[in-house]
Amino acid sequence: MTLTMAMPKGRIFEEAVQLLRSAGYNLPSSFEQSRKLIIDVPNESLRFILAKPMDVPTYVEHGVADVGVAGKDVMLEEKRDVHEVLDLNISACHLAVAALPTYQRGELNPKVASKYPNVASQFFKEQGEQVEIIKLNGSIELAPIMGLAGRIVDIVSTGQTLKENGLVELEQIRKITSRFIVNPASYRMRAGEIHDMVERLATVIEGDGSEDH
Ligand SMILES: Nc1ncnc2c1ncn2[C@@H]1O[C@H](COP(=O)(O)OP(=O)(O)OP(=O)(O)O)[C@@H](O)[C@H]1O
Ligand SMILES: O=P(O)(O)OC[C@H]1O[C@H](OP(=O)(O)OP(=O)(O)O)[C@H](O)[C@@H]1O
Repeated sequence: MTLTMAMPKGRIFEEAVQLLRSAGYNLPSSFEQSRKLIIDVPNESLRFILAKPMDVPTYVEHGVADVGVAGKDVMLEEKRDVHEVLDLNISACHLAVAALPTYQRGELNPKVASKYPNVASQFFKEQGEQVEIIKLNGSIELAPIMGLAGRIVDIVSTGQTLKENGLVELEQIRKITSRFIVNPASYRMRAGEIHDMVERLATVIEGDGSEDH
């Protein structure tokens, strides 16, 4: 029976496809170029659905996909009812708080802009700081420059975006890698196939797997 896998379009996609290929899955060479959102690979009994990275856990939670690949950032933000079974150790980056170098704490209810409102609000709560979160969908670095918010919570990878926009990192919130996630019912009903996939992927994962959950 075909197993449905939700894949994030964009950055993670290529690395995830590469990992699957190294694990021995025979995926057609046209895979990466296609604009199709559903790609069947009958010889591997796999169906791929290509979703927005933030939506992958939603497809998996609802069971329309049995398994999927999602960034830990997305898992923390979305808090979906799925099993996170493997750290794939791909698409590494980190979540951080950043601001203009001139930023000074002190304001009452200071504003923080982020594409990750839940992560940001939990982080500042844990720090005992009351903030107002402003949800943005991208170009987060604009917010401090334009005076929309004093600080941002965003993904940092090379640090180039912060640097080119004159921002500095204040604190690292946590390291991020992509995870292999599984629908709880599929995990029970299709345990054999899913364990097989997890084992195949586990053998080709690079790094020491020391990332905490
Ligand atoms: N430099 C980076 N910036 C953003 N995400 C990164 C970076 N490096 C790795 N990632 C990972 O890639 C995922 C985001 O992928 P991508 O940037 O393609 O999508 P997106 O920006 O969330 O989507 P979209 O811009 O289409 O709304 C994140 O969830 C994160 O885990
Ligand atoms: O540290 P860097 O290597 O520069 O990467 C980090 C940047 O990449 C992401 O933005 P993205 O390119 O996804 O655009 P967005 O602003 O539309 O989210 C992220 O939100 C940062 O802005």
